[in-house]
Amino acid sequence: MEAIGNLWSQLGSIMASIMFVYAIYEQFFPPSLRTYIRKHTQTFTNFFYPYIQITFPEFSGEKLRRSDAYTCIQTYLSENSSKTAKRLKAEVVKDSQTPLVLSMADNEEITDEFNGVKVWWYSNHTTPKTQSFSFYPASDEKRFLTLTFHRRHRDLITGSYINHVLDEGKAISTKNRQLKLYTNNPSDNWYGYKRTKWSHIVFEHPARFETLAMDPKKKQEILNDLVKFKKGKEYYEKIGKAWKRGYLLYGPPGTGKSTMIAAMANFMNYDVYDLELTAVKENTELRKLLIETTGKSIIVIEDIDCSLDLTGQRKKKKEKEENEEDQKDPLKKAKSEEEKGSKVTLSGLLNFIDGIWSACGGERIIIFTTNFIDKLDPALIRRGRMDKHIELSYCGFEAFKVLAKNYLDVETHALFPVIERKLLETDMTPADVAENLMPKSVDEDSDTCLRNLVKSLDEAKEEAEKKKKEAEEEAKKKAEEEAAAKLKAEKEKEELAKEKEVSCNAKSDGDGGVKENGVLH
Ligand SMILES: Nc1ncnc2c1ncn2[C@@H]1O[C@H](COP(=O)(O)OP(=O)(O)OP(=O)(O)O)[C@@H](O)[C@H]1O
Ligand SMILES: [Mg+2]
Repeated sequence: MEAIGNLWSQLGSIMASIMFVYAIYEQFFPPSLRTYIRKHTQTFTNFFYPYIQITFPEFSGEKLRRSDAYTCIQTYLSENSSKTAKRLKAEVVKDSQTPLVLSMADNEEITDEFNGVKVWWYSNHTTPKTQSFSFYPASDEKRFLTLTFHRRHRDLITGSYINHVLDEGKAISTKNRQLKLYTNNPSDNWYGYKRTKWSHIVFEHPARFETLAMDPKKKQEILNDLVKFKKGKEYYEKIGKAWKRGYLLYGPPGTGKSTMIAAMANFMNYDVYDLELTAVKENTELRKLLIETTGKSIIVIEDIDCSLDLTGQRKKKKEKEENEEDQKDPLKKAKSEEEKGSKVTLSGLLNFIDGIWSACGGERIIIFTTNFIDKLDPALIRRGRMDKHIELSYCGFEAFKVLAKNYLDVETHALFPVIERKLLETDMTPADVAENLMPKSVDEDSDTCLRNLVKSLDEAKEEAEKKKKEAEEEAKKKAEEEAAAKLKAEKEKEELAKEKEVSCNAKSDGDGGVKENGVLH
């Protein structure tokens, strides 16, 4: 006990001596001399101190923007520090899936290892000396992170480790961020206070590839394609192509085109830009909109055939003739003027897809959807522009099994073979199958739902047969009418020919008379 008392008193006197010496040093040494001494002390310590320190300030640059490197490192360390650090700081972060993010508190140190080399990260802040006393934290507090490592690992740390930390940090924040769904504002709203070209909401669509009903082989092929694209940065650089990929989704309504886009966004962790072409007035606006999109995103143009007349040159001539006629009718003229609101052209859209500036930023997927692939201009959907054409079609048995698992949690059932046969005979969209499989009341179990589906399939088949019959009858009637009309026309032609012959004969008889007369005369 006495020994500890002695130790404390010794420590006290040492501290007092240090303070005394420091006070004398501050008082009697001029600033220039102090700087000189500090510089040489630094050189001296550097000689014996084998560690290097790198500092990453929170704010940097002329405009004091929050440094991206600081944010990335902080995110990287958050993953590690929340396991090893003892004092943590909790922050609510906007646009993150986990709203509460833990990072290491000020003056906390953690160690990290890279290729067997140990490094230390230290979080710190400096507070500028102010004369006034305040209860509130100083607003111009400067935070920074310091990385310390042995000088013999200098190349490894500066060459690889820091890049590794930045990449990892970026990947973690991408993984944790909340996806956004952007829609373009009409250009009249682009100017003025806080008006922007795109408005966004949080994208929270539950669609996943696992729940998407389609042929498993086709699904796997799409997944492989997406994974290859995601990891393709170097590959695209190597082949000299912009890092983007175009998909054309086509098929009848209710076959899952929009659902697939949502599943793709969730799988890739990309934002979605839903581009409404009818709200874009001209090509330059389209370009501006594209430039504002960010990387890691899917740009979608739904129902491309309806958005604009994109059939291009081939229809232009016919259109011109029609327009000339329309100009004569004042009502039609007004309507066509109104329709002229959007002047985005096919060539503008093609530039949007593969013009040189479409490459800015990279890592973008462009998706067009349509119900009628035949209506589109081949130039628009040729490979290279739309790299992959994906057909979403009527529900097959494999797709049905996915829906049955999703909606009813049923993997096998006595009705499955019946449904398999009926699906082959009838065209039913996955949307209709899904609707039948969804229990409509608490009393409905999987048996009832599957029976409902069988009934609907029968009805759909009957309906299709009825329609087919009607169409056949219609065609038959039309053919008969055509045949009758043809017969009538032929008869009329024959009669006309006969009449002509008769009149010719009569004429020749008449002529003979004249001749006769002539001869007689
Ligand atoms: N392949 C599918 N897998 C799972 N659910 C599907 C599938 N197809 C359709 N559905 C269901 O049907 C609904 C409508 O589908 P979706 O909107 O994706 O169709 P679409 O092909 O985009 O139709 P449209 O051409 O009319 O835009 C979805 O909400 C979804 O629940
Ligand atoms: Mg759709």
